[in-house]
Amino acid sequence: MSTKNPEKLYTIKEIPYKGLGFIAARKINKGERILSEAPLIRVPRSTVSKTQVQKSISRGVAALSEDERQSFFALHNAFKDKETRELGIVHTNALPFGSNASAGGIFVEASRINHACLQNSQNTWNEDLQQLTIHAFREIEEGEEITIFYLHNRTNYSARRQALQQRFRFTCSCQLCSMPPPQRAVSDAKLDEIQRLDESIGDGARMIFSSLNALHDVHKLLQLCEEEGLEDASVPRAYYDAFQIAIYNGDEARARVFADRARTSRAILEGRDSPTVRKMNDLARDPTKHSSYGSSSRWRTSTEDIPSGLPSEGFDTWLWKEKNKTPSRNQTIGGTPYANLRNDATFPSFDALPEENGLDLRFFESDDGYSYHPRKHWCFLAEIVGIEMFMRLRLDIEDKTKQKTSVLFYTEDRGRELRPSTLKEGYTVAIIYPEQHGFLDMTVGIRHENRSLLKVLPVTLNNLFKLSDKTCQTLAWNEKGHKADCKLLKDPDLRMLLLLEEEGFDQPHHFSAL
Ligand SMILES: C[S@@+](CC[C@H](N)C(=O)[O-])C[C@H]1O[C@@H](n2cnc3c(N)ncnc32)[C@H](O)[C@@H]1O
Repeated sequence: MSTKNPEKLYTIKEIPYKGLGFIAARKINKGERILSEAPLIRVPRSTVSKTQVQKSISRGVAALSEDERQSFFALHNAFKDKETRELGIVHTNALPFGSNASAGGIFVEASRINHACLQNSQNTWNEDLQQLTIHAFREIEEGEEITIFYLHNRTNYSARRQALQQRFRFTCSCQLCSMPPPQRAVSDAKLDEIQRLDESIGDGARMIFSSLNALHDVHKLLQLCEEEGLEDASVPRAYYDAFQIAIYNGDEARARVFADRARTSRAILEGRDSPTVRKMNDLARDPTKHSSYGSSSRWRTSTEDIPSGLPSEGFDTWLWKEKNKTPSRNQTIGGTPYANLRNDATFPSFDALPEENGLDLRFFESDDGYSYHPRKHWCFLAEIVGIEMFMRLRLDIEDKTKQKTSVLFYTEDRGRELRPSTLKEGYTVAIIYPEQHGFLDMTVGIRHENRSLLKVLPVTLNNLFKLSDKTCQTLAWNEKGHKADCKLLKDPDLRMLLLLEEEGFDQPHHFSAL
């Protein structure tokens, strides 16, 4: 049997070992709508009783025209042992109205699309159109089979095989299932990891209390999806998860980027007229419309903080709040290793600082299980972007990841210990052993109490970094224009920073001069 309609993007043809299936009638582009179809009958899903389902199906079939009835009974029936033929056809062919929908439908055409474990198209119920849409999410060559994914979860080979046999009564003969076992094992390991990450991202409490780890899990999941060639609904869902993590923490900049990526990837799968895409459009325009915005201001940014002009790797490091891969030590001219001030282990960004009331084992350790002491030295570096003196000194600062925060002076002199001439926007503050502090006004910053743990260096953050860079270090010693830097390098406090040990902790360091 073969039906060909010239204006259609597909023909329905016999396919070896699969019965009928969809074959691309021409090259189909990524994001192109292959089909939009109303259901022949609607069927309630598992939530209602078997008798109710049976009655509802019989009513639906009875209401069909003669032609429609013929189409219905022509559909494949893999469950000939069911109580009625109608029920067998419904079990074989129903497509859900959404991933968690309690209903589905039987379609004259779409019910002919076969399954593949690495499918090339997405089926979606469009609530506005009241139709099922099929979109290609990657380029499909003329003559290639158009496939969708029948299962809810993406699992390894044996779990998939079992689920397809149980639920649909067929042994999948798709490309992924036909891979040689050693290659399949590699793919299985990735799929298992994707599933593990998916479950852990879905844990709401972790998203709130361990936001950074949850965000890193989303990034890992997306990287694995890319490696596996999975461009299905997992992609927009992951970007939406990242959006929720960012907006929960008041991070409008990242939330906007994630919302934008969620809407772009979803539009490929569902078309621009999808109600979900429209909702994502609104959130990308104004991320603060999301109900959890303002729950925390830990990562607070505005949409103006989206960095521009960064190469894509640098942008990704910013977006996913990843550590940069800078080695922790360089060589000095004399051969003494000294700290690279860009390294995250000794010079963490604000987000990576320990939280005051949490016990962060990256920074603290215990010998007896009761009392904890620092396990290493760390120093926070950030550039001054605002200075305010009202009751106490407040410095607004920006760290190397462009994260803005504030340091409030709770020293005896409330900040007056610093001479006004040493305070300037563009200078860098160095604070040893700081922690993130939640202030009463719900903002998070640094509460600075011990005057000998903070120093303002008369240099921009960028120039300070350059100074710890081998080439610039050489220049700093040899070239004329670097005189000021040379002077700075003679400051014993800066040299102390450059020589901060990476590991181990004997005694706390202090700055010798303010
Ligand atoms: C919804 S129907 C799809 C259309 C069907 N091939 C037909 O002839 O009407 C589902 C049935 O198609 C077959 N099928 C779908 N995907 C398959 C696959 N990857 N490998 C083998 N058979 C498949 C199975 O018989 C399954 O029960």
